[in-house]
Amino acid sequence: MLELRAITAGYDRHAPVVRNASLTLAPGEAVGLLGPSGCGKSTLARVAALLHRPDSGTLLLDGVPVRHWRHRAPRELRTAFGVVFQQPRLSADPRLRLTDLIAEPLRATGRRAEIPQRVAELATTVGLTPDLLGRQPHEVSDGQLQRACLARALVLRPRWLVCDEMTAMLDASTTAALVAVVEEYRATTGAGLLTVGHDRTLLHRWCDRTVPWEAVCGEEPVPAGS
Ligand SMILES: Nc1ncnc2c1ncn2[C@@H]1O[C@H](COP(=O)(O)OP(=O)(O)OP(=O)(O)O)[C@@H](O)[C@H]1O
Repeated sequence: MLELRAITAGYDRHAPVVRNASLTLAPGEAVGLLGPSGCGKSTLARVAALLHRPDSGTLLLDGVPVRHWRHRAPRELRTAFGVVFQQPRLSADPRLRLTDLIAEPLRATGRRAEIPQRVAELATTVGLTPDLLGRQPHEVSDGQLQRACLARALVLRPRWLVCDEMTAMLDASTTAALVAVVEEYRATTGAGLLTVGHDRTLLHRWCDRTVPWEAVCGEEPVPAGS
């Protein structure tokens, strides 16, 4: 269970972009968070994936409150999440070949021995041929790079996937291919999914439940002591 309770977060404590947001995902559930550009969806998704510390509120993972975010979060919590962002070029080290990009989380967690097999498996899963694996990000298309970023997100077999506008920059056939990869992964592992976007049709088709931003950001918090 992934529970966000009364989360307030942003980039300036005096002007949070997310106010009092609450959202619960059951294990294995696919939830689509739908909202207009700039409302704070990505910020909330980053809080959920332990990448952005909220100003207030509680995140519970299987009933246990999370106390630390980013590099301070315990490894077993950090690696419970696989995250794919909207713009693959901003989330990929431009010096790495795609094969090393996919292997990055295994290297960072001391699991080098698994690299050859996992990279080969995932390259097939996401549809990357061996010649593409040897190229750097500037030598591939956005869609090919996003395929590698999705493979990187899956490489540690996370229990939760957070897709932040994963397909916003992609054409219809690449979108369908990447959604199919996520769904195949979820079907075989039981992983949950939080996907963020503004494409209502896609989210309705993809997810068990679609939640509009207004329903997530509820009433203002009740002041303490009242
Ligand atoms: N690193 C940052 N520093 C300061 N402000 C930021 C930062 N990132 C986002 N913001 C601001 O926070 C607000 C919410 O941004 P966020 O990316 O969470 O929205 P979003 O709903 O995901 O938008 P989009 O659909 O356009 O990606 C915006 O006004 C944005 O300008």
